[in-house]
Amino acid sequence: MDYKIEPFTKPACAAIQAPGSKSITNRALLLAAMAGQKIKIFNPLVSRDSQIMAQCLKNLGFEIEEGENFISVSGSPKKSAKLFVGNAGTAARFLTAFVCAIKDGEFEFDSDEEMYKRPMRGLIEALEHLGAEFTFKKESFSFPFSVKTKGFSGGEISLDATQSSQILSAILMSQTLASSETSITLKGGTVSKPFVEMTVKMMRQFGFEVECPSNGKYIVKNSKTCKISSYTVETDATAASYPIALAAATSGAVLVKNFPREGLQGDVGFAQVMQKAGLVKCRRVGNDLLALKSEPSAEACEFDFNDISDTFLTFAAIAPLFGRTTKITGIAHTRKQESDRVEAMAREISKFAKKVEFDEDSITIFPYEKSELAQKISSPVKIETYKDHRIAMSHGVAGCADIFGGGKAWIEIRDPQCSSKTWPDFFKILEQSRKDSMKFKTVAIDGGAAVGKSSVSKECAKTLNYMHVDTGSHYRTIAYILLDKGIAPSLGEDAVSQALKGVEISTLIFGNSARMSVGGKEIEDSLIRTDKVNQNVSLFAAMPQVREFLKGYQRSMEGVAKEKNFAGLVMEGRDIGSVIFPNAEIKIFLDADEETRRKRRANEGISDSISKRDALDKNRKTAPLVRPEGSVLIDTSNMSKEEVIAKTLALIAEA
Ligand SMILES: Nc1ncnc2c1ncn2[C@@H]1O[C@H](COP(=O)(O)OP(=O)(O)OP(=O)(O)O)[C@@H](O)[C@H]1O
Ligand SMILES: Nc1ccn([C@@H]2O[C@H](COP(=O)(O)O)[C@@H](O)[C@H]2O)c(=O)n1
Repeated sequence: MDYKIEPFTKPACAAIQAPGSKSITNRALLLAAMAGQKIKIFNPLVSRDSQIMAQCLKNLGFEIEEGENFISVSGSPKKSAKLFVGNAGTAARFLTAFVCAIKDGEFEFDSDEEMYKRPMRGLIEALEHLGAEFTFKKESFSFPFSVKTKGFSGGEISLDATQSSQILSAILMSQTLASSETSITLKGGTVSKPFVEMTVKMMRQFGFEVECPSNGKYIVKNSKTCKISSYTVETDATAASYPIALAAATSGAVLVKNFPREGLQGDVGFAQVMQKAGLVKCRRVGNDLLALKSEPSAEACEFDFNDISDTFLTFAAIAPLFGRTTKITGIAHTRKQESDRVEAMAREISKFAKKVEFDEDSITIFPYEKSELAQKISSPVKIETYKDHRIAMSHGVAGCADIFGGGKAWIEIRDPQCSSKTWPDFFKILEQSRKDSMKFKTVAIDGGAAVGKSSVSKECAKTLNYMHVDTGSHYRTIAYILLDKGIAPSLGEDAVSQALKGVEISTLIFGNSARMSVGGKEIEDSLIRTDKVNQNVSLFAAMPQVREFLKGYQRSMEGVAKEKNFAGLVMEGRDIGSVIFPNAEIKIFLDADEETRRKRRANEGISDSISKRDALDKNRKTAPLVRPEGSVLIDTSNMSKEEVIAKTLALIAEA
């Protein structure tokens, strides 16, 4: 079945939870099987690869219990079993090594045809050296095969893991079961080192002893005891590359929920590469990562993806969208993964790039000029996926860019179900994010003077293409007009009421900001931010006649934003969440201590009666300054502007 990707006609504004890590889930399942006691694994990835692993463990005689967001493993292995590993590299390598630790066993292995071609030789040679006897049914050192096993007694191994780091990971974990210490020396290094580091760290988390005394040397102790009874799997950092890239492809903001911290998964480094490439800005917001659009330079870029090679496909697939040459190196080993990824990506990307070149270890993408992309490609571009989940998902993200305008679909993914290897509902989530981003949201931002309302509102509006309305400027404009007419607040409400009758207001749009004009003319900032206005504005703003005069106008701004095709509305003031839009999708109340606010104003060289204005605003009878019901309070006293903006954008993305 082919799947048409619906482009985002508005900047992405969504929160996405990527699934648990495949690599961590399958390591945790194996380590749990080695633990000798029941281990409960929380937040596992439920996908074809992890189900293959779990099924193999069941076939081996382990008890596997699957519940809401957990899998538990208990029991011990039988001496014979038939195991089918599909095209799951981790199951293939880890289980082949694991069964060899069982004394006097006999096991039969088969796999998908794709696995027949994937590298196993280095692993099998090492296992033969340790006493296992393999019989190959087709090609030597390849699936399918049977193996007679004798257990491990430790000693020295010289290991060739040059073609896959999983070979080293498999040996490391399995040697925990040897009757004495095993010393492993690598012949010629390995690829994707962060995955080996992940294995070592996870073995230690389980309480198994492993040492790395020097480069290319490992010592695994015979660890009899496992220290834990439960384990929580982190969000998959490789899968998180897709939502990060989505922010770049759609020029929007995507909140990646529970983004892992640096530690187990090397692929968290993708976020930094995307930042260096100028494609996104990334901000930590608590446990989450906010990826924001950025302006990439037009200069060609080159990045070495050796350490984060699973994410090179994400980077490559979106490269044609940015009009500059992109070279990716360090990816030779990915030619023997789920597909020949270098060649496959070159073939597919060339369908929407001017030219794509590749060699053994690299791919270079020469895009069309941004302005000519839509005319140059013949739509729809049909993407073959070679049963490779990452080819499907990376092109899915590229297809979210609205290159034709008006949401015309231009990428069709063949066999999208292959994404189930690591993210079963990926395309459903992508479509849900598009729908979420289409939702018109009204954001109410309230707070006292100089808490940062304008700085935050303007930046959020710019990032999301929302319309920004500063209602403080409305009150200032009215104050200026009245003062200009010689009406001081002391003249009383009737005089003000009378004077307002002749005031005609309308709206002018400048970029993302809607400005209130009087008699069709803009009243400049320099006129409404004077000392005189500062001293009088809150006195006028306390009058019910003035508030009533502006209420209907301010409420009409939602309609204006929709009519002008903005993706949403950010309105700032003192009563937006409490009076103007009490049902706003997002209500935020900004606060900061008085000293901080006074300093901020002083830095601007402005003298402002902050505390006097705040007191008048809080104590007036009509629409006083209050924290609106249901609003999120952000105390900005010790936060940078960027942090407050990121927190606010995260709240909008999640609403
Ligand atoms: N988190 C922050 N950290 C440091 N400075 C900030 C922060 N937020 C805003 N500022 C600075 O404080 C000053 C006041 O901010 P801003 O004008 O956004 O406040 P405001 O709430 O809109 O004020 P007012 O209601 O009086 O118009 C500006 O100079 C701004 O750059
Ligand atoms: N919704 C609002 C917005 C503003 N005011 C009054 O206007 C004054 C100036 O606002 P700034 O945001 O430019 O500082 C403010 O002190 C309030 O008196 C209001 O009442 N309601």
